[in-house]
Amino acid sequence: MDKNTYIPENFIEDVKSYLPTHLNLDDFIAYCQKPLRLSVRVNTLKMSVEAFELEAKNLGWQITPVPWCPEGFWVVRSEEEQTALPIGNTALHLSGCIYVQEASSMLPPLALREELINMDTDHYAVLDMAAAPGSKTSQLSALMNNQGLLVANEFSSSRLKVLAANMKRMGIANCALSHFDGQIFGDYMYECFDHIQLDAPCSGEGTVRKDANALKNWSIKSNIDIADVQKSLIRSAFLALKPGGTLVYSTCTLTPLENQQVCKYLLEEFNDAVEVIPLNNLFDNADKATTSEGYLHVWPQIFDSEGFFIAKFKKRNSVEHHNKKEKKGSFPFGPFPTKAQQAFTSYLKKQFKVEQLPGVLMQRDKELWLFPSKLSDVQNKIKYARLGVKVGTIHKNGVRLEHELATAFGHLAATNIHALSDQQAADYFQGKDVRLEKPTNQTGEVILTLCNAPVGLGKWQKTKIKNNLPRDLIAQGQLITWV
Ligand SMILES: C[S@@+](CC[C@H](N)C(=O)[O-])C[C@H]1O[C@@H](n2cnc3c(N)ncnc32)[C@H](O)[C@@H]1O
Repeated sequence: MDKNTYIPENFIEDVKSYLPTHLNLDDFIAYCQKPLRLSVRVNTLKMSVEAFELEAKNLGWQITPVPWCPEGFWVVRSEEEQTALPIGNTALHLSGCIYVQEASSMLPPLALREELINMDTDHYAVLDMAAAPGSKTSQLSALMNNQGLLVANEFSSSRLKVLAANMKRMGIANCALSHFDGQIFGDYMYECFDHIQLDAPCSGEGTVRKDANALKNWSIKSNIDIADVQKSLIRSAFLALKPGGTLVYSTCTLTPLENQQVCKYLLEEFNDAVEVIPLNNLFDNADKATTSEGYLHVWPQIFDSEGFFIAKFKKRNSVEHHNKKEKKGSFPFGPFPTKAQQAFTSYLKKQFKVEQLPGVLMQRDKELWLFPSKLSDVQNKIKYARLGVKVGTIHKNGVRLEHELATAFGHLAATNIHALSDQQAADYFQGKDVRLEKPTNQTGEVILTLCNAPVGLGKWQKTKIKNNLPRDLIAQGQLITWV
């Protein structure tokens, strides 16, 4: 029990006023003080669930499936192992095969699972309106099998950088990052998206188990202020949703002010155009956390997790909106000339036996980018902070490949691949060259893999592989972020 967890009296008084009658306050307080179980989600873009189970067994990790998420596991590691190698420095994490993600935080994308895995992925666009650090963005991308278009928006500049780094590590190629107050989407991208996730900024009352100070500045006044922001975000999200599309609203807080009341606002604002999709059958036992309206109100003591709230809505029909806006300024990318494109494609074929990259190659000055093909529908609507994957830099003699080409598309390669040993991987992530056991005659670029997943690019030299890891990723092990 963590005796340092701060739970203010006035918060407890408030909880008493809305705690469902079948739950009791003492359990709630006890669970708030109990440390959280470590959970991870397997990134199926890089590793299958079966391969993870095998690897975890080899590592001596005790894993327990998260009942609501086929890719989620609670993990117990020995104390010595945890001290010697924090999970963020393990090969599974560095290779992007796993994301450390709280089990209840896997629920919002799960509420879109059926829609995402059953749709024709080349023809849909999804918005993640408040995305950083990206646990749910990467979960959505994996459900979309890295296809279609996923716009991931984040308002905070520093968090946007972490989001971008996490997307690179996870090998995500179908994403466009934007950097706006989410309130603009309804005006600039009116009825553009098939599905929207709004994992809203909130007061974080459900997060005390991982952050003992989460309730330090708690007040009803701040709940009310945040609820105002949430209302304008949910309104914007509903406007940006196509008729027939689905919206998932979630928070990691407990107060009805930021949850049920925000949903009530949406229902009142758009009346018959909104339909609540009940979540009581989302997984076995979901009914234990379902409210009378059909939302999931996950109290920490129900599933021994963080507190969370999830609601799902369908947009039945188009709604009127008189404040549509158009972006000023041009799209700063142009086509990659056919001849250069042919040379680039034949290099990839010769060096890696990669026939074709999925997407559209576009150029901006000397940079070569691969955009999701679906992007063309929305590319002029807003300015993007980052689009698709930077695959290379154009030089007079051709294209120098970028690290991200390897992390996002390295799995397509059939030759010039080198599997890193643990020691080589440790060297590689510290920015050192990779020493080879025997001299090699191979030349040119090589894809480096760890846990069978591509992690970067190097260049063959006689006795080593020259390290091409970008400088900003050298301390990547420290990027571990809980959500
Ligand atoms: C709950 S966190 C998102 C967590 C993220 N979905 C994940 O699973 O990794 C909410 C995010 O919203 C961002 N945010 C705050 N105000 C915003 C706004 N007006 N528009 C968009 N994002 C905002 C915060 O910076 C924060 O990163």
